Order: sequence, then C-alpha cells, then structure tokens
Amino acid sequence: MLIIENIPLLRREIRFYHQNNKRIALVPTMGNLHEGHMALVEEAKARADVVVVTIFVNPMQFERADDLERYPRTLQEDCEKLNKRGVDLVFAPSPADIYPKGLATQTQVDVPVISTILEGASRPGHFRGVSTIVSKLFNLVQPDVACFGQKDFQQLALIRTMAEDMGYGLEIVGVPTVRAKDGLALSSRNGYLTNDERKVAPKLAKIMNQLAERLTQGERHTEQLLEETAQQLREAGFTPDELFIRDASTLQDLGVDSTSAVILMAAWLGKARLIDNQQVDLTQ
Ligand SMILES: Nc1ncnc2c1ncn2[C@@H]1O[C@H](COP(=O)(O)OP(=O)(O)OP(=O)(O)O)[C@@H](O)[C@H]1O
Ligand SMILES: CC(C)(CO)[C@@H](O)C(=O)[O-]
Ligand code: BAL
Repeated sequence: MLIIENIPLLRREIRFYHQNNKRIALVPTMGNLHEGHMALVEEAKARADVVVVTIFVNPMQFERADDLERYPRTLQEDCEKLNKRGVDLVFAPSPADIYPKGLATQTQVDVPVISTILEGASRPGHFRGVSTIVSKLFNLVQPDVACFGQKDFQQLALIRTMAEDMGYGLEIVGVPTVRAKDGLALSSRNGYLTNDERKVAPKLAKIMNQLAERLTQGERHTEQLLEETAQQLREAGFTPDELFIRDASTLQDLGVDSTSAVILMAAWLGKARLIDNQQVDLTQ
C-alpha cells in the first residue's frame, strides 16, 4: 500500500492508474478509522480495481476551533488497518498541501439551500467546507466511483447534488450505517464518551427506532412526535440539538405526496455530539 502525502506524487500515481485503464474508487475520510469506514472500503473494493482512501482533517468544515483541535489523529494505526484491508493508496496531505494560500482566499464550492438547512443551520459554513474539500479530492483523484456513509445523510445528499450539478460524471455510492452490537452508530467522536456515557449512548438509536415505528404506524402529527422524542432524549440524559422529520428525497417538510421520510437526530452526551438518522417508508 502506498502512503502519499503530497499532490505531485498523488498525480503521478493517478496518471499511472489511468494509463493502465484501472477503475478508481475513492473513500474520503478524516481518519481515526473504525468498522464504519471499513464498510466503505469493502464497498469500494467491490466496485473498482484500485481503492484510494484519503485521510484529511479538513479545517474548512470545522466551525468550532476546539472541535478541530481535539479531533483524533491516528495516522499510523489507520494505515495499518487499511493495509490489512488491501487498500492500494492512502493520500494523507497536510492543510498546507491542500490550502497553500490559507483558508481566507481559497476558492470555495457551495451547494445552495442544502448547505444551509438542518445540520447546515446549526453548523454555519460546515457544508461549504465539505463540498469544497470533496470537490478538490474528486479533481485530484479523478475517481470513477466514490463511497460515503449514510450516517451523514445530509452530507451524502449534498455530495450527490454537487456531483450532478458540476458534471463530475462519477458514481456516488451511499453505504448503510455500521453500528455497535447495542445499536450505537460507529463514529470517531464516540471516543469522547466516558464509560458511563457510552452505556447511555445506544438509547439515541432506540428512541429513534420508536419514533420510526410510530411513523410507520401512520402517525403524522410531526410537531407532537418531535416534542415527545426530545423529552425522551432529555430523560435518557441527552441534550437534544437537532431533531427533524423530513421528506427523505427533498429534505423539506413532509407533504401529502411524500413516500419516504427521514428522521435526522443530533444530541449532546457529555462532550460528544452524536448524530443518527433513519429512513421510514410511508407507503405501507
Ligand atoms: N458508522 C458508520 N457507518 C458507515 N459509514 C460511516 C460510519 N461512520 C462514518 N462513516 C462514513 O465515513 C466517512 C468518513 O467519515 P468521518 O471520517 O467523519 O468518520 P466519523 O466516524 O463519521 O467521524 P465524525 O462523525 O466523528 O467526524 C463518511 O462518508 C461517513 O459518513
Ligand atoms: C467527506 C469528508 C471526509 C470530507 O472532509 C468528511 O466530511 C467526513 O469524514 O464525512
Ligand atoms: N462525518 C462528518 C464530518 C464532520 O462532522 O465534520
């Protein structure tokens, strides 16, 4: 497995893959890899000849300096895990490689509406940072296919929109959320939980499942459902941050013709902001 830290060497390798007619799959990450990331790697392997994983803690998408500073950086362990999975190339640049002029004058890519609603409203600038870095990675790696987790539901929708609007002509694959046995969605930020908080954390998914069940049973009074869910979260020890029931394809409010809903949740537990989501079929 090649580990490359600068752009000229990456370009050389990508040129080589193209000359040999290799189909390239890209898996963008911020490192501190867990089994969720490995599911993306396996999906990428199944869909291409060559798998490129990027590890870059992207400063442009962090709206809080303390979050950026404490984000776990574990490059050596990450590379060992990726090597065992048969990844071909890891691209792990520094911020100076990606943003040589700094952030203030860097060209940005923005996907209107979707970048400022829901999670975008509570994390201003976050999605502009995501679309900018992912756009840059698409240009550098020139993949045929790129894999993203459904755990970051709005991010996946944002990237699909950007790829289509900008004519990238690559396939965007959404991979189902990998969970711990007790139901907690795997996330690098779970590492911020204390042992006691870790025992409480799976209640987020449980409460979400109960809400999904009520929607499946035909309940549609969303305001009341959300209020009751927020109360359940508070009683379990969370501080709810975001709680939405939206149309899964438009991310707008449910309408009479909505066929699929998505529950989007973010809640604080101690120092960790946990997120989760679940799609619900409304046609049953
Ligand atoms: N549990 C999971 N199952 C499937 N995909 C996941 C999971 N966790 C993260 N991913 C995906 O891995 C990619 C990289 O995510 P990232 O490196 O931010 O990891 P993370 O664990 O989500 O960290 P955090 O949310 O704390 O930043 C994204 O496409 C993300 O959706
Ligand atoms: C897609 C991504 C790697 C861009 O920095 C990041 O937002 C993430 O890890 O989900
Ligand atoms: N996995 C989403 C990246 C972030 O929270 O910044």
